[in-house]
Amino acid sequence: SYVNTREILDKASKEYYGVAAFNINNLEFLQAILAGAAEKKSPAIIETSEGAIKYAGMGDYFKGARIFVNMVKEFANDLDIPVALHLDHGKDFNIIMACIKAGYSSVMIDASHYDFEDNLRITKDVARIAHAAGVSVEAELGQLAGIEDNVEAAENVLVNVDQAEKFCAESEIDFFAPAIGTSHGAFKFKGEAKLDYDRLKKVKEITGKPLVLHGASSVVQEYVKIAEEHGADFGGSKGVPSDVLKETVKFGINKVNTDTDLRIAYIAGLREYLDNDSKQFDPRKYYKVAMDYTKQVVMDRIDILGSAGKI
Ligand SMILES: O=C(COP(=O)(O)O)N(O)CCCOP(=O)(O)O
Ligand SMILES: [Zn+2]
Repeated sequence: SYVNTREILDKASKEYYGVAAFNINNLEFLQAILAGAAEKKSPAIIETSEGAIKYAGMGDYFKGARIFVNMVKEFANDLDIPVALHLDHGKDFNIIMACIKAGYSSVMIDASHYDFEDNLRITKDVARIAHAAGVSVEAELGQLAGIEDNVEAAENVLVNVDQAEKFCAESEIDFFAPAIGTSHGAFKFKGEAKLDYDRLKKVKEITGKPLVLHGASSVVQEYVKIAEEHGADFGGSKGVPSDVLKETVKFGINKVNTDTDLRIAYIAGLREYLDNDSKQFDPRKYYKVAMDYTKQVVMDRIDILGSAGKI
């Protein structure tokens, strides 16, 4: 069934397990994600960035938002698991409104690149409007290093715990993303993967809200290897190790943003297939291994986060 994201995350927050939020840009990733989540009897949060919405709508983001709502609802209505659709890293007010109008379960207002007062003001505005339309809201404090959309954040800015308290109290958001040392993409750490558990524990204690981990992909080396055996160059790639991920769930992370892991599994399967079958040109065939590997990563992630059977 198609649900509001709060329904999934309030339960996860109460029972201290994680629910992966999987990014999609097309039909094939959605099919692989829902097949994996259904097999694991796990709730599923599907999320799309502004880039994904522009991509699907060929530049028309109202169309893109409607395409994703219709695709997700078509599948969700026939599934026994709760499925939500979330706007990831909403920065453009018009795209946020397009998603609310199209029927998204929740939206992220990402004003984390503004100073605290502006972030709070913008977030309050969006929360008021989204809630009036029955849509739940995510917001972020602190910054992840690396390219976030087209905004280059030089280095990590970790969440300030006192600011988090004021932010969550005054902005009325439903779930909160504290930056604790992760970054987007496949090259998250030069050395050891260290996250600030202490800040995370304090933020959970003070806000009591469902929390979100951005940049949470583990960059599974099994699929990196397959991709590299078939021509990819992902040297130096490193993600959040699964034991570290489990620690963050133990300390209160409930929504676990996962995009890179799906992308690597998919490209590994696609490269492997194309190397092994020079005669094939049916996309229902040459995407199959890519989708199988992506489904496998989805199911492994669900096992690590503990959301299997939580429906
Ligand atoms: O936190 C994450 C994913 O983190 P990951 O890279 O560790 O999977 N996300 O919000 C996904 C961001 C995807 O944005 P874009 O479509 O512009 O590339
Ligand atoms: Zn993110």
